[in-house]
Amino acid sequence: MTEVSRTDDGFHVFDTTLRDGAQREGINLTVADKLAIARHLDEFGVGFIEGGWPGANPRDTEFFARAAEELDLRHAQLVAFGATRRAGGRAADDPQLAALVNSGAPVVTLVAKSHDRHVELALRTTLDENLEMVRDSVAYLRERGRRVFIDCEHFFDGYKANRDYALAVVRAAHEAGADVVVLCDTNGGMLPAGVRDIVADVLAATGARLGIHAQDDTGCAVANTLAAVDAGATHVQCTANGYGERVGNANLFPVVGALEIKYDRRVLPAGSLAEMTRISHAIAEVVNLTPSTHQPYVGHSAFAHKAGLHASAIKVDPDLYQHIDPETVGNTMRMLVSDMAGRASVELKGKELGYDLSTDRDLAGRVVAKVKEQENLGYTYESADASFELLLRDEVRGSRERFYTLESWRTISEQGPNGFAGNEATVKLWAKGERRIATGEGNGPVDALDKALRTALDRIYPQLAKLELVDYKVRILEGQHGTGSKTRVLIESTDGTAAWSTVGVADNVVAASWLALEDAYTYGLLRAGLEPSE
Ligand SMILES: CC(=O)SCCNC(=O)CCNC(=O)[C@H](O)C(C)(C)COP(=O)(O)OP(=O)(O)OC[C@H]1O[C@@H](n2cnc3c(N)ncnc32)[C@H](O)[C@@H]1OP(=O)(O)O
Ligand SMILES: CC(=O)C(=O)O
Repeated sequence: MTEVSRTDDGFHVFDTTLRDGAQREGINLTVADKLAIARHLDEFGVGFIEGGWPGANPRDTEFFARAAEELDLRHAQLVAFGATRRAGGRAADDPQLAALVNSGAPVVTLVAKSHDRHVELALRTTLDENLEMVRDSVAYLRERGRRVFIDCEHFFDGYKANRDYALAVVRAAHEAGADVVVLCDTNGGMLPAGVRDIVADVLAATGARLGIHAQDDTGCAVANTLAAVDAGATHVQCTANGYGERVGNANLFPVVGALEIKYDRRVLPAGSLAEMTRISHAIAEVVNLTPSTHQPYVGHSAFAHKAGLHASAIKVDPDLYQHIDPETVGNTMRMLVSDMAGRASVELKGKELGYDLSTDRDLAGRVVAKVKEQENLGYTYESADASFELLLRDEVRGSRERFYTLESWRTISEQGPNGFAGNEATVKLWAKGERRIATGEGNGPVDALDKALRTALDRIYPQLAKLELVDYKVRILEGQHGTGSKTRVLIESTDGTAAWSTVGVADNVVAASWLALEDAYTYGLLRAGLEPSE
């Protein structure tokens, strides 16, 4: 066996969001998107960023060309991905391998077959020729100064079918100079115990440096990745937010969260872990997917507590119901108030909002009772913080704070002979001693109502000019009653610096919307520092 020089640069966090992540249905990245994600990943501190497959499509080829000019990576090395040479050819004549060299990336990952059946059926070649394809391709890239990692596709299934052959592929890659041999669970069917046993056996049998690439088809990709690390793998391939082919890949954030926090292993630059939530959401923004609220560590709900019993313990010590301090990963603890709340939930939520309820047990009890009564009518306060705060203020003061007194509102939907014609609303109210009547026209009755209310109030409260309704959700409750069911409306509003949500429930959608609108306006005017006038 020839002696091959190797680089031992510690544990590898290898990100493949731009290659395997981009294989997820619904993701379609531009070159500019890929560059933006690469910057986020580099800032986070991963060691390797697999940028794509140069030569496979113009976008990936352009990415590597622009990356060389525009990316100033501080932590990561750029990796080009491709396959071993074609069967029956020579690496030196393979245009695909030439494209990998021409990409300028210092590191290349080559995907190689390691399952005998795949060699025979998919490559339509012999087992020996596949080994030769691995050796020839690795040697070709090594001679051109590239560092090589080998992704052994379908490794675990191949190992179960023909252990000797799967190990022969690992040895061929290792002996030809691949720095890391990555064992891939390509179909994602493995479970952690099997991964651990096989990785341990491959390590003992070959002595090669091993990596893990786990697809998430059993929902075990993160666990499988950690099982491989337990067995001695020192290179983990992951994608941001778990994006990837079919159901996805091992999610980078829980993997590094576990390595840093649970394994106490430094795999990121100092300080990066606290940026994890921000980076995860920033990447979701670039790929144009809403961040999953329930993602471990970084999800909006990852440290959100709903059950009253949890809150009562958290009041004493947050560690009692949290596996880590959320700030470690840049996330925050949140209290949810709902009909599962108790006094402690309300007290903690009040504290979050700036109200001290700790000295008034009765007040907290009254708020809990009111929340439960309202939720029984169809309200939901966990998604409507602003309405909850108004409810809390009502209980503290004994009455609702009002900026106007409503006389009436009305909406008209007109239907002309050629179809839909428009909506009109009229609002009559009293504010600061003045009677105001205003009309508004809109796309729908709620839009018209919003415009009428705004017109009625804008001279008296010019601060409303900044208030904007940014989201509107309707849910029909008790669906079995058909059109007679109750309607719940959630409205999200902003004044340009903060956003807040309000809720309304009524028998019809316009009345429910009116209630949510009233809360939105009241909260917005209180936020602007105005004193209620009525
Ligand atoms: C497990 C993974 O996710 S690996 C990453 C997979 N990613 C992608 O496939 C995305 C990018 N792929 C592409 O753009 C195209 O498939 C290309 C450009 C790579 C190839 O396109 P084409 O030349 O039209 O071939 P096609 O996609 O139909 O088939 C792939 C060919 O590569 C061969 N091949 C597959 N794996 C390997 C391998 N490890 N080594 C060498 N050849 C391989 C197949 O046998 C097939 O050969 P054939 O053309 O003689 O039938
Ligand atoms: C290489 C790769 O993406 C896989 O085997 O799943």
